[in-house]
Amino acid sequence: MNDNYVHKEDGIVYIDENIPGPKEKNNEYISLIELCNSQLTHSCNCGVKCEENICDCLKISGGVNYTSHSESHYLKLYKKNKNVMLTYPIIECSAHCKCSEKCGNRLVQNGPIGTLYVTTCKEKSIGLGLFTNKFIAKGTFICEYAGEVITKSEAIRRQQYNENKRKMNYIFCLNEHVSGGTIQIFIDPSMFGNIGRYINHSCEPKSEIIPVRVNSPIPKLAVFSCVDIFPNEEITFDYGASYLTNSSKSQDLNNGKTCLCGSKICRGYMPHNVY
Ligand SMILES: C[S@@+](CC[C@H](N)C(=O)[O-])C[C@H]1O[C@@H](n2cnc3c(N)ncnc32)[C@H](O)[C@@H]1O
Repeated sequence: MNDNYVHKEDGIVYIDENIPGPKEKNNEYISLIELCNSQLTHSCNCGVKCEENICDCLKISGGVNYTSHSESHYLKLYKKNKNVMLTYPIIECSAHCKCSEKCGNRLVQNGPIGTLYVTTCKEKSIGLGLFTNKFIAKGTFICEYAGEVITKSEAIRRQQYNENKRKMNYIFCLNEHVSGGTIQIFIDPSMFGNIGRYINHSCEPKSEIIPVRVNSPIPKLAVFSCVDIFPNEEITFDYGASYLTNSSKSQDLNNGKTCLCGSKICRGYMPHNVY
């Protein structure tokens, strides 16, 4: 992982990958740690290049995950020129595979792009935001949204604390709809996090979160641009993207916090996690 970013504020620990949250004395925590310590069982026996219908990792992912043009990799699904709807999980090749480290199915594991910077937003009450100093083409991997992987009880406790203290909320709830139900993963980069923790919400977002797995059942929350992003534009995602979270878009289920994204299609309120 090549990640040279640092936090400018004191009190936040920079981590380049998810870490397990603080110890709890309950079965929920034991299950979470078991999941954190387990590995995916698949691997491939490919040579240098992994190819569709041959590579065992790509077969699980339903085909080629990424396409490459010269030196850059793009999420293949964006070729369809619409927002991503995932049918298969995206699983990258890993250390257990026989293929080369340059096989083409390794992207998110290599770390964020190098053009990101953090600065105060024009709308000062939003606080800091994440920006790029160079053009980012649609479908490009930008960075991970990495933080502590916490239990649902801890997420509820932290969210209530943040609301009571009127603090910013960084908890991302990923809902993956699988046969037999929904799997929820809670990531909180408020105290331990990477550069992704500065991404603000927009009702007209420039990026989307796509779960990507690298040798672990716990997905990495990978941020991909969903439109072209120009130099000095802010990178945002929709905190309430319905296919990933159950954050409410309706006014009566929001937490009353006004959205300041400034878009013409702004919904007016910040999406609110309803676990
Ligand atoms: C994940 S943090 C984003 C980084 C944060 N702005 C900072 O300064 O560290 C999420 C918090 O940023 C603020 N925020 C993000 N998007 C916003 C928006 N569109 N309107 C108002 N506040 C926003 C809210 O306080 C929210 O709880």
